[in-house]
This record gives sequence, C-alpha cells and structure tokens, in this order.
Amino acid sequence: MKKPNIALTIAGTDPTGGAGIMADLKSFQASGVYGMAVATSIVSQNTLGVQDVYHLPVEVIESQLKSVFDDEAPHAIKTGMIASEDMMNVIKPFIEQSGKPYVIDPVMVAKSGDSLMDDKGKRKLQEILLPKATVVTPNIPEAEDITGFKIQTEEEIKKAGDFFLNEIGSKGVVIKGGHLEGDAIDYLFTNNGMRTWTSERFSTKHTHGTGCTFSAVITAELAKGHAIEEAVEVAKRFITLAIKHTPEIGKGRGPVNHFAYQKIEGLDYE
Ligand SMILES: Nc1ncnc2c1ncn2[C@@H]1O[C@H](COP(=O)(O)OP(=O)(O)O)[C@@H](O)[C@H]1O
Ligand SMILES: Cc1ncc(COP(=O)(O)O)c(N)n1
Repeated sequence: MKKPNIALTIAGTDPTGGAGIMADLKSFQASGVYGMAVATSIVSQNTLGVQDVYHLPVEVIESQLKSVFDDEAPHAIKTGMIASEDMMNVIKPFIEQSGKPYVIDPVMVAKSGDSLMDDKGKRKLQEILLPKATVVTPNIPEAEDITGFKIQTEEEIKKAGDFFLNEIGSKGVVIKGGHLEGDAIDYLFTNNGMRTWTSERFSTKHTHGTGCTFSAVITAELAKGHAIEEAVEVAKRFITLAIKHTPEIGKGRGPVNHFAYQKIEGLDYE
C-alpha cells in the first residue's frame, strides 16, 4: 500500500467527540489522510457547554511536538484551540521548521459562548501565528475580534480579507458566513483574489464543531498537495453534508456527521 499523506492537528479536546482534536482526527480519516494529534488543553465539554478547562503545561505540548517531528513529519498542520501566548511561542518554531502548509482555525469561543482563549492570547495571535498561515478560517466574530471592526456587509468582509492578507501577512483567509443570515456563504481571499462558496442554510442547532471540521478538511486536502482553492471547495462540500446529516447526539447543540461526505461522495482511498 502507498504511504499515506499525513495531517497533524494541534488543539484542545472534546471528550464527546464533536469538536477539537477528536473532530479533526475523524475529519482527517474521512478525507483519506493519516491523522496525528497534539493536545494543548483538556476541555471537559459536551453538547450542552464547557464544564471545565485544563491547559497543559507548555513543556508537555513541546514534548508531544518533539515526539511527532523526531519521528515522521506531517504534510500539513492545523492549529485550533491555542489558549495562551506561551503556547503560541512553543508551537511557532515547529511550524516554521516544517515548511509545510499551515491552517489556523482561530478558535476563541465555543458555540456555547464559553471562552477558549485568554485576552492576551487573542491579541498575540496576530503577531505570533497568523503571519505564518497558509489559510486562516475565522468565523465572523473571530474576524471582527482580529481586525477590530464590525463585519456585516460584503464590503466589510472584503475589507477583512484585505486586512488578513496585507496587514497581518497570512497567505489566505476564509471568512466563514455561518454566523450571518441567509445562505451559508464562505469567502476565500488569496493573491488570486476573492472566491465564494454558497450552500443552503440548514435550520439546525447541531453545529458543534463545524469550524473544527471545516478547517481539518482543508488541512487534509493541503496534505494531499492540493491548492488552497481546491481544498476549500472540498471542505465546503464536506461540511455541508456533515451538517445536513447530523447524527442527533447529545441533549444540546450536537455534533456534525463526519462520515456523511465519505458515504455520499464515495471517497476512494489510495
Ligand atoms: N446552518 C448552517 N447551514 C449550512 N452551513 C453552515 C451552517 N452553519 C455553518 N455552516 C458552514 O459551516 C462552516 C463553519 O462555519 P461557522 O459555523 O461559521 O464556523 P465556527 O464553527 O467557527 O463558528 C462554514 O462552511 C459555514 O458556511
Ligand atoms: C477544543 C475545542 N476546540 C474548538 C471548539 C469550537 O468548536 P466550533 O467548531 O463549534 O467553533 C470547541 N468547542 N472545543
């Protein structure tokens, strides 16, 4: 069998499997990519909310990263929940030395409204990690937090795209329209300009982990060597089917179906 492409996620956990590194690993697997995972914070959470958070000591995050990179380097890397500046500083050199595509999901708040990053971390993200990104995938509130201005209209979305590319120095940014009204439109900005993907908006409360899943699929597609545009195209199809066929798990805001895309689009493993 051909050696698989490998994707690494560096993020927080969700013991109920809907978000964080658990969702990322499922999404990697369903994309036909071998998944690796480094935990940053252990989050006691479920579909009802976040009950507790334990941030791992930075030495433990560093030693996990060493374990990965001393053995087999991934073809693409994603970071999700990175709660503090210290964590960012430990992760940054591994990203730089890898020279591989790097996706940042700038996770700040869980769908339940619980904060997953401290205030200083929020400010430092754009200094330490965002300039290294191949693609950043903020939702609207995250894009507002990072740019410092309100985003409601398409003009403001374009202004935000410009801010990520030209003020921060990210190579690409997808501003996700999950939090707006009407169709679910995602806006990609790169050197090639703007591209949008539109899907119908499903009227469901089961969107726990949509952002994690979307960015993990982009990472998996980049690990296969695909271009940013192709990666976002696949991720949009994947997340749309995952939301359409939610498995109705839990008492609250449930997870998406990480296996719907593979089942419906019949992915062939190499
Ligand atoms: N109700 C919905 N129906 C269809 N697509 C959605 C819905 N909610 C979110 N999406 C899509 O899911 C992906 C994640 O978006 P979003 O929910 O905004 O991210 P986050 O989880 O970071 O808040 C995007 O592609 C977005 O368009
Ligand atoms: C560990 C962790 N990371 C991220 C999220 C956000 O999830 P969403 O994709 O719903 O914004 C979460 N709830 N937990």
